[in-house]
Amino acid sequence: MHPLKKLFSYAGAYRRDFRFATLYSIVNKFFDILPEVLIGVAVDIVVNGDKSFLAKQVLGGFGITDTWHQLILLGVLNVMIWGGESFFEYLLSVKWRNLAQNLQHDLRLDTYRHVQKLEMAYFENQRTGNLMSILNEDINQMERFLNGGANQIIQVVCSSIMVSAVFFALQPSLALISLLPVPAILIGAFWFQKRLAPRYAEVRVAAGDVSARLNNNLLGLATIKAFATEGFEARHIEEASDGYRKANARAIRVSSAITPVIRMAILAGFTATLVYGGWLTLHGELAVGAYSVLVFLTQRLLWPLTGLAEVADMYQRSMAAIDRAMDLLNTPINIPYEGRHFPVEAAKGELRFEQVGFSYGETPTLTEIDLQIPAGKTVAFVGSTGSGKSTLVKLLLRFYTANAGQILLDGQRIDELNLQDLRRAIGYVAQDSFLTDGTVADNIGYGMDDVSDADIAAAARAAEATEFIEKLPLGFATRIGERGQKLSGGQRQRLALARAILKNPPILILDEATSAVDNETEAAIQRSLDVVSRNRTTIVIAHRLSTIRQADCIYVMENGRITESGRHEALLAQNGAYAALWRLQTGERSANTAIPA
Ligand SMILES: Nc1ncnc2c1ncn2[C@@H]1O[C@H](COP(=O)(O)OP(=O)(O)OP(=O)(O)O)[C@@H](O)[C@H]1O
Repeated sequence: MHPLKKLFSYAGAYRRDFRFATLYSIVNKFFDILPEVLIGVAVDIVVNGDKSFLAKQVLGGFGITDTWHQLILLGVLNVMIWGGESFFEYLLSVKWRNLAQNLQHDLRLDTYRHVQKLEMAYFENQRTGNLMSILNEDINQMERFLNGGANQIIQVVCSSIMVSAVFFALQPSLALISLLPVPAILIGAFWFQKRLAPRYAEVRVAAGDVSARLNNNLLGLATIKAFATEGFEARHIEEASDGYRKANARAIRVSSAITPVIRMAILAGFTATLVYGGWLTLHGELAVGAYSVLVFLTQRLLWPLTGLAEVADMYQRSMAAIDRAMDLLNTPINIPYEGRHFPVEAAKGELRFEQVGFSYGETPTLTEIDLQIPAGKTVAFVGSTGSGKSTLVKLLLRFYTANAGQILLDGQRIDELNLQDLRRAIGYVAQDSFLTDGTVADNIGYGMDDVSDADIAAAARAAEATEFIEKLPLGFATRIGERGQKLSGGQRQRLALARAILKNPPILILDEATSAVDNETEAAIQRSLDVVSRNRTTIVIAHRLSTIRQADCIYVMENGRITESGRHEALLAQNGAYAALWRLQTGERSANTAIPA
């Protein structure tokens, strides 16, 4: 589908505004052309006196024979025409510009809402900076086009039609001659446009590249500095920026040629009117007034066509951008949000994994996972890095869909539930939780409308976060910086936990990032786990085994399979991988047991 068509079908709600804006553009153009006609009338008055057009009563003449009265009427008409032109200029400007703003606002919001609903797998193959450039720059291009370009196109078409009508009424043969270049101009404009489209598409892709690079580098500044790779990264940006410059240069080569080529065609038409019209006037076949009108009108007809070059350019640039925005908006959502309502208040939190299998690509990440987690119990997953522990909980959150088997929550298949209902039932503390650029309190009460300070403080207490929060300069009101970068990794984790506790979900998932915690933190984790796991199903992905000693069941994972399971003591007695890992962490080494990473 053509981007303009996509835009029109998208902008259905604004059809009325489009119609009014178009009407204002047409009326404005009509008033804009009339002064040239008045020049002809003025010449007619002074040359023909009481036999002028205004003196006649035929063909809409006014029958005013007194030349002084004719001039006064001319003056009045002139004021009315200019007044009308200015008034409609104002109306069209307000209408088109507001339309641009409204449409841009809607498109940005809709596209953002849509992007939020796309599944995680989509983002793995996308660069955030590129998405940013679509959501921001590309959507802004639409404003530029609707602000000026749309009105310009309508007015060029209108003036061509109106001026041609006057021409044909006054002198058909001259009209034909002066209009001869118009088809050539239009064909030329289309020819150029076709060549411009792919070039501007390349420009947008290159703009996305620059944005992606910048975004990537700004996020990785600490690493760039630590590795002293400022020069290396500046060269990356230089390459991307150079790509953008070159893509633009290719577009500029074509777009700059349009105006001169169109001008040459206009020149031919204008010269023809001057010479042939003059010859007709000299031979008495064309009135002096009509000749002067035609000369002016030729300019009025043909000159705006040079604007066509500018419009064609702007149009192509905008279409390339709108196309990208529309494509993003039309990207299918592969994990649908719709499903059976699952009220969180009624959720118990009983979980079952039945023969679940999953792979991100070719190799299986999880194989034949069978689990039953009774409501309210605490279970832990341990195992070497990359064994599939986080993937398991991501399937539960439906970030991905299992390739085999099924997952049930309170006996209901999770892929049949409303996605947000399911996720509302789960509190998820990820390894790298997202913190916003707000205060500590904002982050704990994230996404909740009416939450009291007391509730926030209680959640912080349960997460063992109160101590460090109180040491911050403004306590709960301290701003923590983008992504919480003014806090330590452990502190961020505590805040994320407090946030999950405040949500009070029937299921809580804690994905521990590391086993590298000091004894004090370890004790704090243990204490908060005791508190937060009460009355809810709790899943802990643990690296530090001592923190999950009390779990109702511990699952050991290896290569996407569960290899051992049971309570801590039972697993130690088995003397398998868990026992080996335990000995490693508690300092008891054994030479003949396999030690997981
Ligand atoms: N988005 C992804 N695309 C492709 N492969 C992935 C993706 N996420 C994880 N993997 C791979 O899947 C495997 C399991 O990863 P997962 O994050 O579940 O491991 P984990 O047991 O939680 O590890 P860790 O203890 O280090 O957090 C790894 O080999 C990893 O490389």
